[in-house]
Amino acid sequence: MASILSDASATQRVLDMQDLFLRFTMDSIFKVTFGYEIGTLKPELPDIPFADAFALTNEIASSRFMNPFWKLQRVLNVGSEATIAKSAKVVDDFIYDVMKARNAENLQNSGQRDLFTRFKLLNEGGKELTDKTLRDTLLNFLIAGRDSSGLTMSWFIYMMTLHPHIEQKLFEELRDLDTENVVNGDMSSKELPQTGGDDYFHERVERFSELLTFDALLNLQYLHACILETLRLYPVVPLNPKSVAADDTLPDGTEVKKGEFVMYAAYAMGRMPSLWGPDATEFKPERWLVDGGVQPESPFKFVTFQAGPRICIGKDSAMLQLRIVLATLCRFFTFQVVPGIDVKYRQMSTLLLAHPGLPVTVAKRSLD
Ligand code: HEM
Repeated sequence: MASILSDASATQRVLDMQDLFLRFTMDSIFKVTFGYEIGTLKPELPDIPFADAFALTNEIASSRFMNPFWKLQRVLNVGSEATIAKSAKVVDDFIYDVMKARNAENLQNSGQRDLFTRFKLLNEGGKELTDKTLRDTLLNFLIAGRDSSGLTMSWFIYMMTLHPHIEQKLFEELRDLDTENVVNGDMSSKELPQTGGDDYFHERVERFSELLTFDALLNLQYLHACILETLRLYPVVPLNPKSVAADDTLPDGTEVKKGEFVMYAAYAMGRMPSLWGPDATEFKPERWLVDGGVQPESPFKFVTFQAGPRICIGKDSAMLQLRIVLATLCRFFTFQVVPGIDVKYRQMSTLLLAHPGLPVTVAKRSLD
């Protein structure tokens, strides 16, 4: 990712950050789930039929909520249902091929820690998961872990472009960490390439990313506050519907009947003055900070990850990934939305940036 941005900065090439982030999170979640490098973020940004079919299948599946005729279309195999049948087959064929290749490996001694290997080994000697169950379980992680993080990263960068003083303050936090360790600390004793060139820049990015240990990331409180503030205003699951399994009474006395839908709207809740104060719609990372440290909110108020027993299972890994990626990018680059582009949201089951995504030009930050 850093090399693509660095090349684009030299030529002032416009990049769609949403596309880049979704490629990045696809590669990373695919590796975590199936233990396989899919490579959508290679420098030439290849079109990978599986990745395209995966995105299309997700999109059509989400649009079923708004299409009362989808079941009829499916029976007749016409329109978007004919398309989804084809794209889902591309997804299935690819996943089964990957699983076949992985099944042929000696997983017991592979030392791999991806979810495919873990699920397989978990069931060794017991009742094995069928390939279909394993496919469904792992695809669930892929669906839950790709758009969510990729879109949050996109909204975060958009927020930085709108609030240069916040971008600068974040940069200073990151630069201090860099200066303390890479420039003045132990890491400076290793020889760096000649200053100024691409090699020097890439080595500095590399060294900075090595600094981002779990503990170091926890100390980046302003970064954390900026991420939480993005998640508050742009929750990637903006509406979360649940169907009622049995007649019940909610804590406030509202009666719900079996078969009805109950929905909470994280997007609206993140903007309610009654919850967040009169400046609820403003992007203000400071609202999370008390004496320079992030003050956590109840998950029943900050509902972006849901709350209670169904809280997002990937929350901690998502927060870690967001911190690593955004710290690196905001230390070394600054972003500007292409003038004249009106960034809007588009709501499918997730909160996307509408076409043309997030087109930006990017410039390198000073390394001093
Ligand atoms: C910014 C990032 C993320 C946000 C805002 C987010 C949010 C959510 C929300 C709101 C739910 C719905 C819970 C429910 O209503 O049942 C959920 C479920 C889930 N999330 Fe996340 N998530 C994020 C990242 C991730 C990542 C990176 C992973 C995987 C490593 C992941 C894995 C899951 C899984 C497996 C579920 C359960 C799906 C199910 O019940 O079928 N999430 N997430």
